[in-house]
Amino acid sequence: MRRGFLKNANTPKTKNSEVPTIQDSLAGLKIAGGIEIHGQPLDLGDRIRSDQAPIVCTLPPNAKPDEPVSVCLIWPETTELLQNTQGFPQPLRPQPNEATYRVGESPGKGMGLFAARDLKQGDFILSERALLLTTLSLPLPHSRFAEGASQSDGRVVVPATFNSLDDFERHMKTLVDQMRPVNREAFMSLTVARPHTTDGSGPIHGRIRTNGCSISNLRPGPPGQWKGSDGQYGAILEKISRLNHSCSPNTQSHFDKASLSHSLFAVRDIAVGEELTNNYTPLLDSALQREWSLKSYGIVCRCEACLDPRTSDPRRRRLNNLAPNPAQWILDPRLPDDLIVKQCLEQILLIEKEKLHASRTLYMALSILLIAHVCLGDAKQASFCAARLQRVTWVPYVEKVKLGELLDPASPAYAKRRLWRTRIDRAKAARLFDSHECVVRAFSEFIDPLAFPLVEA
Ligand SMILES: C[S@@+](CC[C@H](N)C(=O)[O-])C[C@H]1O[C@@H](n2cnc3c(N)ncnc32)[C@H](O)[C@@H]1O
Repeated sequence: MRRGFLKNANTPKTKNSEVPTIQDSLAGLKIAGGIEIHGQPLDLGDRIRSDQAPIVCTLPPNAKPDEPVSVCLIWPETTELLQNTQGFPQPLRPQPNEATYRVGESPGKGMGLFAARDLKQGDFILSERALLLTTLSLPLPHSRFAEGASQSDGRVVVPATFNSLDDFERHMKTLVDQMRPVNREAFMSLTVARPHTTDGSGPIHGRIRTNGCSISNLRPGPPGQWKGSDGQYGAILEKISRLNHSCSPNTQSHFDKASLSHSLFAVRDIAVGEELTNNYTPLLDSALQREWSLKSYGIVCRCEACLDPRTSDPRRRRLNNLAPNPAQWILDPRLPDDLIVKQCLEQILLIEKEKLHASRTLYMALSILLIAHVCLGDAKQASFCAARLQRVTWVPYVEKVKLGELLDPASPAYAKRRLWRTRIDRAKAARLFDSHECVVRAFSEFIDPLAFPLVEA
């Protein structure tokens, strides 16, 4: 999970003229699966047509009184997206039988979460629905909002004429008022940290800024319709929002649309008592870039990587630059046979050294390493990769690829995969693959197609 929205007073900044319209094509869309979502359009006066305004609703629809719910502010297109999500609304994933975490004080960081027992890489820690799930952009009355704010010494300076923070606070209060009393109490007991106590944010908006986790897979409408942070969503959660930041985090969460919930996983082995952490900044950024973005949370990070950037920065840079291209390698016999294996092993080594298991690079490196061993006809090494990939439970793609049958190196499943021995059997490669795209399509036997853009040339 990455934080990093509503960091400063520059957001939200949707202008009236930029407010997206509901596409005509969506107007008569049928609900394929789930239950219909009902809600009240947010009252934004004459800023937007009421059928285009974001909707205030409690989700999932038809929740039982004892079922966790989220108060939401979502664009109409997101309503369609959810209703058309297979399985929506699915129940919350049951919590682990044995306690996995406890809330406690973390010296110098306020409250935090700690491991209540030894956790293994891939262990499921908890799942929860957000107390509040909200769009991060609203059509605002003053289109010059963004230009009006400026920053000095990392502190947001808000001009006297600037009234949009009040506006956002007022609308967010509408949502908080709709929470169940127990959820409202949990929300209001979350921390508001500097600089959100001093930048003009109200008590609700301040809590959203300090505790919000961005959600990337709810963006409504076709790609490109929404720019920058417009169309992005944020979630404020009772437990996951208590996670403090580390540049080498030991947990990762993902948001599942069907159950409308976040699930948290251990990305490496964690000893009982160790603090659970996640990242608020991109992990492969330099220490200087991370220092800058963490300022917006009032954080001066003292992790190993920040204290020793001369060792850490080159490793993270190398990890970012190493981009194994298995499709090109399969097609070009002039490239060394061990090229991809070497590159992936180097990535994995750097990940171990920097403790960057939460980075998606681990998933990509293991998947590409598996593909390379299959292409080389090495089922033994491929089966080790499949076993390691199975523990990368925090990447939702992993569930979608059939790895189980690859755990046994003697499995006949290997010979059935199109890529089997294609690096050494050139005649087979020539017969099956006449283009880069054709090879990439065959990767779907090992990597979810949604991850493909990362491995294309
Ligand atoms: C989402 S809250 C995390 C939970 C919070 N510590 C609490 O008491 O509820 C984010 C805030 O926690 C503090 N924090 C998080 N990570 C930190 C770190 N690595 N070092 C210092 N403070 C940190 C900062 O005040 C930050 O704005």
